[in-house]
Amino acid sequence: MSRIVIIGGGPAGYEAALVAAQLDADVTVVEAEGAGGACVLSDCVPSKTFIASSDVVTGYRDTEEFGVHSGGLEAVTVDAPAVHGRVKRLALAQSSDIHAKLVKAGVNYVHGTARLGDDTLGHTHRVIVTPSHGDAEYAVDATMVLLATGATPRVLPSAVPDGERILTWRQVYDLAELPEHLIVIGSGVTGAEFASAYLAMGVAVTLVSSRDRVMPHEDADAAMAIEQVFRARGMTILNNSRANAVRRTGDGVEVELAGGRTVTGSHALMAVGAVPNTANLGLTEYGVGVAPGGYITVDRVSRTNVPGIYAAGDCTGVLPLASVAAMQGRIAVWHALGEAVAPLRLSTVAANVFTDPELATVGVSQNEVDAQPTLARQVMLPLAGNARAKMAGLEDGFVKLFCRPLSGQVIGGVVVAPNASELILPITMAVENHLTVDQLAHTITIYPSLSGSITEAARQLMLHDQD
Ligand SMILES: Cc1cc2nc3c(=O)[nH]c(=O)nc-3n(C[C@H](O)[C@H](O)[C@H](O)COP(=O)(O)OP(=O)(O)OC[C@H]3O[C@@H](n4cnc5c(N)ncnc54)[C@H](O)[C@@H]3O)c2cc1C
Ligand SMILES: NC(=O)c1ccc[n+]([C@@H]2O[C@H](COP(=O)([O-])OP(=O)(O)OC[C@H]3O[C@@H](n4cnc5c(N)ncnc54)[C@H](O)[C@@H]3O)[C@@H](O)[C@H]2O)c1
Repeated sequence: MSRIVIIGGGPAGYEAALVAAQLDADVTVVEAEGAGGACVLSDCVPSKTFIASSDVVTGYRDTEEFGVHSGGLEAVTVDAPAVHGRVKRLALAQSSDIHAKLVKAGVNYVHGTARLGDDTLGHTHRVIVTPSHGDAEYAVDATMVLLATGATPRVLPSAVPDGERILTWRQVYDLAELPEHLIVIGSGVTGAEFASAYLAMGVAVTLVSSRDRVMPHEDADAAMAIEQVFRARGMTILNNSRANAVRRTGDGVEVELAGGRTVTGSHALMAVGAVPNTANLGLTEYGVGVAPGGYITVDRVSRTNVPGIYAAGDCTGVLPLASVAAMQGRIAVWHALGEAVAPLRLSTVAANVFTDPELATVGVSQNEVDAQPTLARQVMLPLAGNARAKMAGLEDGFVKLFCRPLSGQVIGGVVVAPNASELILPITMAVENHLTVDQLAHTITIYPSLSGSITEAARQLMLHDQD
């Protein structure tokens, strides 16, 4: 029987463990914090639960326009401990569900830390396990080891989080009340999501962006549309502003920007990226290849350079999404156990930024098309023209579709809309299954619906074909 040890119980680790158990392997997961990993306990799940509360507040915006007298946003108060309590309860419940699922599947779950041992024994690998509850360290010899240890918020030496005023995204749920004025440092996806949620909850937000726009890695039209919404709702956005240092003042924080300018607020949220948890795994001693920045080097079936040692998820830096981590983990196990497996394909991965409105993307990007205009034809339809959007009072957002110039095959899309994370599915299915704009356009959508804009965009690209 194959013996598999998985270090880390986030989406990469636990999804891999479920596949291994299904294939009758003897599988152990060693996890330091709790089943589900950082994804469930401190990153993805808590942030989306927090955003769910901010969405409730958003429901009270502009009610007068609909003929509903609610008192508006001014009448809404947010009970921070109650919101945070819900966030933590939901994360723990999700973690406990995952733990139960693993145990039911026959996975040996160990609460503790693990690292590679210092010797290899022929065709097995030694893993040293240190249980959390003071039990003695012990060794397990495995035929396959999966490293799935995730990542940790990056700390700038001149802006060290103290958990009170200078915070990482993992510490915000311990605040007794909402910040009065939150300065968010870093306008990547994490920074933008928190800035959006706090703004919705009535917090004064300043977003410090080191680039010329928020979310520099996202579709520029989409990022600009969201930046405009942020500004219109009162967010202060400081573009081309790198934070050099963050200091505590008497009752707040002072952020020093490159160039010497300072900004003051009550709290600072550091959202300047993450570093992989790979320092204490014994990788160098074991000869496992690590790229600059500490990411474990893997191929498209999650193999490291050492046979039998695989890695998956954020510790590889391939694409830090829960969905990708899970697939990398499954692929690793399928490969190790000799199942037929297709290498990881990133070109059809859909991603979503949970701002208000949301921003979802799949397939080729505008940057790729701009660099190689023969790659695609495209159309961008503002939602403002959509009947359902008008009924719902939606003025911002759009649908963008890319297709191959001759065949009309759909190769990508962008949606900016309140539920873009749901609306992107038809485009993802089209990209994944090589559907054409004709096929999309011939699909009858619900009337009225936002998804009608997707088929409408496809129809416009179809008409172009007849020119
Ligand atoms: C604020 C935020 C919001 C996000 N939102 C989304 C989202 O909406 N959608 C999405 O797809 N992705 C989202 N992500 C990304 C997503 O959280 C990660 O891609 C995902 O968590 C990666 O999973 P993983 O299994 O690689 O690692 P993790 O979830 O980080 O789990 C790794 C686990 O390994 C443990 N560990 C580390 N070292 C050891 C050791 N030596 N021994 C034992 N255990 C160890 C850690 O404690 C951790 O629990 C978000 C990220 C952040 C920061
Ligand atoms: N909804 C989601 O799926 C979701 C949500 C959050 C994160 N994630 C994943 O996590 C990844 C990382 O996102 P992230 O936003 O945490 O990190 P990031 O590295 O993408 O963004 C950090 C930003 O901070 C900026 N920065 C760094 N130092 C700075 C300084 N001193 N002053 C001002 N700005 C500074 C960087 O230029 C960068 O734009 C994403 O690519 C995504 O894959 C996904």
